[in-house]
Amino acid sequence: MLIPHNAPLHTLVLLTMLPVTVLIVLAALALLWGLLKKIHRHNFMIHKQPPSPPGLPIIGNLHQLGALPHRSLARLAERHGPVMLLRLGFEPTLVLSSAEAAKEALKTRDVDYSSRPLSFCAGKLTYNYVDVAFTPYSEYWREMRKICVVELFSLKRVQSFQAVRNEWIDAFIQSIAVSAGKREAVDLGEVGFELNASITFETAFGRSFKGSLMDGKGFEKLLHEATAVVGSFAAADFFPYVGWMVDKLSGLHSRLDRVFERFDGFFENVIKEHLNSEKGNDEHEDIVDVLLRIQREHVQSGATWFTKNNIKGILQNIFVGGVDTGAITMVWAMAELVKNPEVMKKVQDEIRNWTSGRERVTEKDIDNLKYFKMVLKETLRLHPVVPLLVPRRTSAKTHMLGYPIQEGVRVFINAWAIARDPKIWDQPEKFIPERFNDSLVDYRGQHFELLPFGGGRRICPGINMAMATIELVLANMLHRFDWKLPDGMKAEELDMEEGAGITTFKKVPLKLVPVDNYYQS
Ligand code: HEM
Repeated sequence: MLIPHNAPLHTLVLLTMLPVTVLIVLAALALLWGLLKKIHRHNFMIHKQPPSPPGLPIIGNLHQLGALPHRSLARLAERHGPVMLLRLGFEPTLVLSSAEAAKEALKTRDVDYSSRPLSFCAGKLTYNYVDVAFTPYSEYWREMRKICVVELFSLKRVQSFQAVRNEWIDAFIQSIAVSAGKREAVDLGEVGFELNASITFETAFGRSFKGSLMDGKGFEKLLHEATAVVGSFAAADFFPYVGWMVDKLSGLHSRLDRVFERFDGFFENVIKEHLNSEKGNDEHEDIVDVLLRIQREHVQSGATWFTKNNIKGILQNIFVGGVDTGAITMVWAMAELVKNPEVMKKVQDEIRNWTSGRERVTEKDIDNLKYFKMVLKETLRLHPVVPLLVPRRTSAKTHMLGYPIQEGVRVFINAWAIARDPKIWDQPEKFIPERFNDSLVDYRGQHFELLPFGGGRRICPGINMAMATIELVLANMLHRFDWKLPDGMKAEELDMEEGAGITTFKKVPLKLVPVDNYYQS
């Protein structure tokens, strides 16, 4: 700057100080800006909603769910982030798609996220929520959950059914040996379903129900119909007052009534039969025996809340939650192994070396089969059967990664998206069991990047029951047989598409030709 030589002294002083003054003013402004920003961010986070993909009038984001909601929601999350607030009809719905968000819902704020939304179809099938899986979070749920954990699905109870598993799996392996003899392909979804249903029938109802009116294809159809109605997006759940009319016109009411009546008639018979037949002391307690004993104990202690409907509600949960899920997991494991022959060879070598010439794999063997366990983890990572878990509902005003969340919001935890998150998993789309080598990550709800059974206080209580069957049957299938694709089909041609619904079942049935390794060697 040019200063005139005759300028007064104070002007000179002012002008020389100008840069300092400017600096001070700038610093003060910067400070003020920072402060304002902080206050603004604070207010913003208090009132700010999570990002919401734009929706349509009335239906909101419902149309964006598509046939495979876990995939559509994962794509939306790529654009809008791991915490999204959608509107499904009139229902605000929070979608969580990162391990960090899942941890906040299932650990840090577990209580706030542990309720379930009411659902028209689930309500009807569970005798108005007197079950355990669909009932809202309450003292009642805690009591029912205790019964599940302590009595029905405890490790001791799972072990007590070991003979049942052995017997059915032996028969299953024999029937596959017959197909191997004829060199004919086996539909693994079909036989896997029959096996899981048979084991569940016997553990739940006892032997007397083999050959009952539920035996055979009738039961499979009924169960698939029950899963379909429970998983359907009933209009009544998203459009209060008018939705029920849409459901009535669409035929959902009559479908639901039919499913309910068939199951109810069946459960009535089972309970009556159990009440009429005295069991000897050395006879094995099945699940219905245990539930009837608990009911008697409750009555003796003066409690009246545990009624026949509670028993039917729990049985309903076991069938809808426990039969298809096991069969679907088996199919995906075999599909991935056939698609990845080097993994198939490695896991078969491990099993065959360990059993060294023995005819079958036992439950005791399984813990020693490290690579086999990794294969199962990798299967459950790529193919979590219930990809959005069972929907949750917030039971109080709460938070999610800094966003305030209202009470009564439906919550989907996208376990499928988290298990394929490239920020967590290297080459997430590939089937690489070795990724679990030297890793502590497992699927029991402590590691939020792998949640096929959910987590927190509503984690699946049937994990041990489910895995005992899945592990034993798969280990024996891999031990005894080699598996080939039919008609010269190549591994790359295997269709891995998922079918539409709440479970991620394989759309195209998996048909493989077994080659009997036992009689070859
Ligand atoms: C591969 C097999 C299975 C898978 C992948 C699976 C998965 C799940 C998932 C994701 C949930 C929701 C958890 C959450 O909200 O965090 C759940 C809940 C449940 N599962 Fe399973 N499940 C399987 C087998 C079974 C079996 C065999 C049974 C019973 C015999 C069973 C009984 C239940 C019950 C009762 C609930 C509700 C728990 C509650 O709300 O407190 N599941 N399961």
